[in-house]
Amino acid sequence: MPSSVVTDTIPLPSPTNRSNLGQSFYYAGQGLHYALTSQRNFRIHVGIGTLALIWSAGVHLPLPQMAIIALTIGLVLALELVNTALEAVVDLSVGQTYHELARIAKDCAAAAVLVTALTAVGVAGLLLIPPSLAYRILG
Ligand SMILES: Nc1ncnc2c1ncn2[C@@H]1O[C@H](COP(=O)(O)OP(=O)(O)OP(=O)(O)O)[C@@H](O)[C@H]1O
Repeated sequence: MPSSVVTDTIPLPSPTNRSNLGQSFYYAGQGLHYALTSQRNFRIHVGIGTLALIWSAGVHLPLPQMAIIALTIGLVLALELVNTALEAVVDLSVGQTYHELARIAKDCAAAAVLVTALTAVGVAGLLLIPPSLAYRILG
C-alpha cells in the first residue's frame, strides 16, 4: 500500500448518504482511480490489454474472438482490483507486523492474478498469432 494512504479511522457517513445507485458508481470509480494511480501492475495490465485490442482490430479479428480477448482482459483487471482490495484489508488487520497468514493471503491473491494473466496471454496468442501470420503472408 502506498505510504500516502491515510489509515486513521474516522466515522462513516450515515447509510442513507451511501446507498443510492449514483453513489455506488462514484465509489467504484474511486476504486478504479485508486488502482490506476497507485498500482503499477494495474497500469501495465491496462496498457497490455489496450495493445491486444488494438492488435485484434488491426488484423480484423472476428468480433466473437475479440470478445473472448476482451473477457480475459477484464478478468485480469478485475482480479488485480480484488488483489489490491485484499492487500488493503490485510494491511488493515495486521498493520506493519509480519504474519504468516498475511503472507499466504497476499501471495495467493498475487498468484490468482498471475494465473489469469498467463491464461490471457495464452488465449490472445492462440487467437491473434494465426491471423497475424496470415495477414503478413497474404499482405
Ligand atoms: N504483513 C505481512 N506479513 C507477512 N508477509 C507479508 C506481509 N505483507 C506483505 N508480505 C509479503 O510481501 C509480499 C509483497 O507484499 P506487498 O504488500 O508489498 O504487496 P505488493 O508488492 O505491493 O503487491 P502489488 O505489487 O500487487 O501491489 C506479499 O506477497 C507477502 O509475501
